[in-house]
Amino acid sequence: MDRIRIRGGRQLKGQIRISGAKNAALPLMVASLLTDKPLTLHNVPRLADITTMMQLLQQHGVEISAAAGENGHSHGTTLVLKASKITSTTAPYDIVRKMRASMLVLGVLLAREGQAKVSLPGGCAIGARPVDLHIAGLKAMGAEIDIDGGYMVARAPKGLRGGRYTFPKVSVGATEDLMIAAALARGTTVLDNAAREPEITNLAECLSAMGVPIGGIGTETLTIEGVTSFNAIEHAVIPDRIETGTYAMAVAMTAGDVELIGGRVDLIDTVAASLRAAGVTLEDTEKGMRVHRTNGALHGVDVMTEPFPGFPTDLQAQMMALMTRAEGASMITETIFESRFMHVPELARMGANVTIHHQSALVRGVPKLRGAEVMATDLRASVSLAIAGLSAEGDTMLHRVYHLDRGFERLEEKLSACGADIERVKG
Ligand SMILES: CC(=O)N[C@H]1[C@@H](OP(=O)(O)OP(=O)(O)OC[C@H]2O[C@@H](n3ccc(=O)[nH]c3=O)[C@H](O)[C@@H]2O)O[C@H](CO)[C@@H](O)[C@@H]1O
Ligand SMILES: C=C(OP(=O)(O)O)C(=O)O
Repeated sequence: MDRIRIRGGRQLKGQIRISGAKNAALPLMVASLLTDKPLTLHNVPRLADITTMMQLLQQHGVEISAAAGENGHSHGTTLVLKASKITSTTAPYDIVRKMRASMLVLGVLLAREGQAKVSLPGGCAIGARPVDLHIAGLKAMGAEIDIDGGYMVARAPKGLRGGRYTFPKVSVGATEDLMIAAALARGTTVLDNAAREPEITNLAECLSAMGVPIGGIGTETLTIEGVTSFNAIEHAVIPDRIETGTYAMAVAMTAGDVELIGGRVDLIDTVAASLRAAGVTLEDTEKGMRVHRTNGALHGVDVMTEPFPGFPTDLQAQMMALMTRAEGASMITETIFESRFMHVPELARMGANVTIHHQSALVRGVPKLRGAEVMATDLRASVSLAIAGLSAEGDTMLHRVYHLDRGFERLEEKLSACGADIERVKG
């Protein structure tokens, strides 16, 4: 298993290109299952999760061709996905267990083929992560769904019909699942208390370009009219706001000065406000945004994770790493996932002072961290340990970096180009 070694103490200086958003690219790829028309996606990041989604879609019958390199839209990969014929309506355990977003095929397979059998998902172990909202929403659209042998077995012999569903809790994945399914359902679907994350808007704009009338984009009520034919379109994946926030925190941690090319402050407004309160400067540039903390100490700030536009849970671990070096205390409250503090004992191995009280972690800043052997437990936790390692004295060895590879494209390359002493140890 690969590891990453970081020797801390170097300031980050230079430029980092922000990749396309993993969490936007995955549902966009699933939307290709709606039609036999090709869907061309630009700015797709090169990540393990994208490869997993390609494998899943290919076994459903989607033909995928990839063209690497720069093009008019972006610097990521361009994927052309064409689902001329669905060859299987089963999403097997071996693929779905690796990545939760795989279960997004449930609604669209059901809408297109009238049946689907999808393994209960895996993904990051950050909480119980039930699937009840996906199931209840699809049932409101006429589906019959049973759980059998670890699979969701779904039928809609007459196809799905439009319906009204009010999410009792905001769910990004369930909103995406129902939006894509609704595009092929008979009639109009209204989704209330829908998620408003930028990745949802990116998906809505793609569906709309494919010919699906969608109202309320960017609001908590989405109205989707089902259609029977779609346009072949090209669509660009938005820049990754989680990667943007992560590098902003890494720069702040090392008192560095970096331009995040393609990064958008408007996608991380709440995070930017917290970082500014902590003493970090963020400003728009022509090519993206600049982050620097050239003078002054970091101040402790309190954050609470919430659905968009609140502070994202996917940046909570990184913010905690940053706060371990702040002056004063910081209260970090996690409201989305009940087990998302697994980085705390690992940060403690590096000398961090963090006490957990139920949903909140009290971080008391320390004057220095010391490098240590640490274990990545999930995707965002793993990168928080890398951020801590960048400012620690001595060497940090990060184990289980396959978690990190799910969501951060060429992390070592991007950081070392800005002066970090970081390398991958193959093994
Ligand atoms: C691939 C992807 O985009 N993953 C993101 C997505 O995950 P994901 O879509 O899985 O997260 P959700 O927004 O669905 O989860 C939010 C909350 O709703 C709960 N829930 C969800 C579905 C359901 O049927 N029942 C239920 O109770 C979850 O356990 C959690 O407590 O949004 C999360 C919240 O921003 C992010 O951390 C993940 O990075
Ligand atoms: C939690 C994440 O991914 P997943 O939903 O696939 O577990 C993530 O992207 O941070």
